Amino acid sequence: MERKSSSPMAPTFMVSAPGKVIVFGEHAAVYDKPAIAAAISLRSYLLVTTLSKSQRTVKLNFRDIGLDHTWKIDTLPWDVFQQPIKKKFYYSLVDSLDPELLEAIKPHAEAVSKDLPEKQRKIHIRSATAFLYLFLSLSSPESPGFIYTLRSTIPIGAGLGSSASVCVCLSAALLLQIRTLAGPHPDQPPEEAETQIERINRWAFVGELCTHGDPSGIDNTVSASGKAVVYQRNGANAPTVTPLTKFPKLPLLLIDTQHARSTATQVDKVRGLRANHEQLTESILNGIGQLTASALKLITSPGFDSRDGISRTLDHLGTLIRVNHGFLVSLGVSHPRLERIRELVDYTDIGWTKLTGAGGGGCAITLFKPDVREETVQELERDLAAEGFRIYETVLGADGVGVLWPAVFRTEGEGSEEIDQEKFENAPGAKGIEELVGVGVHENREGWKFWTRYI
Ligand SMILES: Nc1ncnc2c1ncn2[C@@H]1O[C@H](COP(=O)(O)OP(=O)(O)O)[C@@H](O)[C@H]1O
Ligand SMILES: C[C@@](O)(CCOP(=O)(O)O)CC(=O)O
Repeated sequence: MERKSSSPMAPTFMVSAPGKVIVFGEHAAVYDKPAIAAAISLRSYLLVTTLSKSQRTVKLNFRDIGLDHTWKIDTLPWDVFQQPIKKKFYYSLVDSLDPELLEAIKPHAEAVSKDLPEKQRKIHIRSATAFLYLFLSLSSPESPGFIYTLRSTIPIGAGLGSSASVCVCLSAALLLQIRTLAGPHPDQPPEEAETQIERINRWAFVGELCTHGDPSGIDNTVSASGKAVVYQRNGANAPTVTPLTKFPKLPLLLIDTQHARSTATQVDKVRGLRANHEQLTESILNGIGQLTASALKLITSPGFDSRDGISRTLDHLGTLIRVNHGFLVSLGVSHPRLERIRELVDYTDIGWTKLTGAGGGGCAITLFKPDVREETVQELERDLAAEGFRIYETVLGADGVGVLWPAVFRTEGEGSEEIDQEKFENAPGAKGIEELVGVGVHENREGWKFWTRYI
């Protein structure tokens, strides 16, 4: 078993980072209006095992996509990455990919999954490229061997930021391995936590550049920071992404239509509407901009994240969610399956619902009203499941990137339990992963620590 060959000098550890939903402002965001995205409690988990000195290999074991590949460390193109004019450091701010470095990685990334159909292989190559770019930038030719095992509870390609959460995990793990991150711990000065989150976020963005080509930066920022962020494009200039550090944890129902959608198609739809009905479309986009600004005012008001603050303002927030959905319907980006979800939820009166992300399929979110009856929720979940929808009970405003070092749980009265690699690899589905290593699932489990933004 691989675990047995791990180095006693470097304990096995785990990092985790959340997915996200857009809470307000999608589509209007394309026209420079603000949008708010929040972290959810669906997460990726990356287990890092250090091998003994004699094993000079690095293995990527991405279970959810069936990628399992091992590279010999000594055969990787270190010389290209280590040229003085190319060499990047953990503190470097990298905001674009270097074509020469990409070219050097290419044959190594393309060595993966040779026997698989082209479509699946492309996904593997993208993940391998992101990993190799980060590994070669942050690690060194003297690096010991490692196994990186990844499992995620975030559905892939559903607009929930799965790729960003994977990149945040990789970035945090590599920065931890070269000992450039301290903490996280409760007494960490806010400026230090801020610097470290930003460092993780910046390198995660580099991974996103490899996976996506032209990422906005919103997904990796919200995944690294947790809570929520405001995102605003600014014409030809770089967009601004500002963390909202006071976003409370709110219970949320996330419902996946399981109907594939294309962001580009939905964005084009709105562009078409705007070309044919400019004033009308502008007024809808302005309406979305206004409601997002109103939500922002609420979220940043003093005491919003206190229990009192939430109960005072939840109704206001919920109303804005409902209105935002109405605007998105007017823009033509809903879908009969999304409308069916809204209809089923509205009949139960358990909360406020909107589509999230590009629309045309994908997911809807329902923010729960206070004091909803558990039986009503269960009945609704049964009805939704019977119609082929996939349901996730999750939390909005979840923690950002976190670490479990070493990968051992100390449970009160029950001693400690090392996370077994085989058990992690084979944990059945999202529920199995969460029961084994889940953040916030077993509240009495000590160990997980999160970098938290206070400023
Ligand atoms: N659980 C995972 N394991 C490995 N790679 C993943 C995982 N989730 C996402 N990815 C990577 O991210 C890509 C999905 O990105 P994308 O289609 O933009 O979806 P999303 O909107 O969920 O980020 C995948 O093709 C894969 O390369
Ligand atoms: C529709 C849009 O506003 C959000 C798209 O969200 P997603 O790809 O579904 O996560 C597009 C954008 O802002 O780039």
